[in-house]
Amino acid sequence: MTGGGDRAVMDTVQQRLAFLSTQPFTWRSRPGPRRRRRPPLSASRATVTACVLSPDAVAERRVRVTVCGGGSFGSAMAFLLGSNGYPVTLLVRREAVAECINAERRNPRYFPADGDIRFPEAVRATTDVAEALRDCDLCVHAIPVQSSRAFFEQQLLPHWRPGTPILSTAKGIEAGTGQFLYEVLESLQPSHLSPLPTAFLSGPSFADEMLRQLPTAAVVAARDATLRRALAEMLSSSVFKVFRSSDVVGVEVSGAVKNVIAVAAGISEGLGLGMNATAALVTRGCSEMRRLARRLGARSVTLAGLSGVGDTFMTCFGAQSRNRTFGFRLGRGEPLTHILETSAQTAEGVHTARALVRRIGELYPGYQPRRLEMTFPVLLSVADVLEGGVEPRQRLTDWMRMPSGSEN
Ligand SMILES: NC(=O)c1ccc[n+]([C@@H]2O[C@H](COP(=O)([O-])OP(=O)(O)OC[C@H]3O[C@@H](n4cnc5c(N)ncnc54)[C@H](O)[C@@H]3O)[C@@H](O)[C@H]2O)c1
Ligand SMILES: O=P(O)(O)OC[C@H](O)CO
Repeated sequence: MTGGGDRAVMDTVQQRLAFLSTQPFTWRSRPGPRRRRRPPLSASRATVTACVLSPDAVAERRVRVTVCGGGSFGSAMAFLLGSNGYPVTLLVRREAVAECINAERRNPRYFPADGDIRFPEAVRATTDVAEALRDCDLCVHAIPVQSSRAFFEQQLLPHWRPGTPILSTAKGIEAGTGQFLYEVLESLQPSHLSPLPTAFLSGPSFADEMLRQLPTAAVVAARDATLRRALAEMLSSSVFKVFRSSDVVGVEVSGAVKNVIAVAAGISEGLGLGMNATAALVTRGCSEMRRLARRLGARSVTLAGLSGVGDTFMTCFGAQSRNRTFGFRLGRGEPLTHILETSAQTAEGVHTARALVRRIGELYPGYQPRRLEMTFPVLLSVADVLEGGVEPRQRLTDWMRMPSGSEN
């Protein structure tokens, strides 16, 4: 900027900034047409309970946390909450893993062998579910979706103290019922006890990067405002930024569906179709995610947020994603059974893709199969490929030939 006019503009800007910096900041909502907010469909059915995590207990680090599931994300959650000063019990399945965590302060399977990452002293491990849940004030659930119902029914609920909040981190749909995890939890509401206070954590958060304390942002969703505020405070740190949301449906549906889109992205890359094709599939996959989630009552803003496009971008383009890697191997021509046999960790998108077929069918009862295929081409194609009925390249060719109308 060298001209006199530009300098005058700069002076005005500087004066304005100087003026603003002397003014106290107050938020005023702009007058405008009143918007009617549509509540998530199932919100009306949900029972909101008082939060038992008191601000004092949170601030004084007196909340005793039990993390259920000693896999990669359970370990990352125990590490995060332990580093934030909360006493954490990590429930694992194998005695040898518990012993190693207690003796060496590392999870032998999920911590890099050559690294110096160690659990803080506040974390201890056990295989005894009764012991793990005895004095628990907050239960963090980090067990894959397909094992969750059995875990809740057979292990957690018999030892659960009424009122103890459950923070779920699992992302997917239960294959047998077509239910998202928030619906599984709703269906388990124990009638003889007080209702389960539930919350859900989602967003672009590779466990490995959290263990290495790389900056991460996520969203915690709960219908109870006090609960989500308490959880956000407990989880927040200088490397973990937590946003809050009341849109449980949006956070849960997007967290599950993004895994299926990541399988599609992996297939595209495995086939060597190039970035144009992959970006197109991911973008259209996001449209389908939005369509489905809105149908279930989610808010669009959630789908554009961390649990929606944020996690979708990371999982579709991050090389370490298990869902993307699964798709990549499929695209390279490896047989499905071989990939399943040799995958050590959970790729939730595989079961979720199949469960989505059923769920989409239920949500659009009047639609003929062809119309459904036109409405959800990416999501249904992944399921078709996983069922083995169609070659991935053929499916893409079919999609390219489909009529394309307005972009929505
Ligand atoms: N890994 C990540 O980066 C990440 C990030 C965010 C969310 N998640 C979600 O967290 C969930 C767990 O994923 P993960 O990455 O930890 O998977 P993982 O495969 O690394 O570990 C799963 C763990 O669950 C345990 N488990 C399975 N069934 C069990 C049962 N019935 N009882 C007790 N323990 C059982 C296994 O022993 C294993 O330790 C998934 O839904 C995933 O989508 C993962
Ligand atoms: O490795 P993935 O594909 O299971 O993705 C992990 C997390 O969901 C990313 O937020």
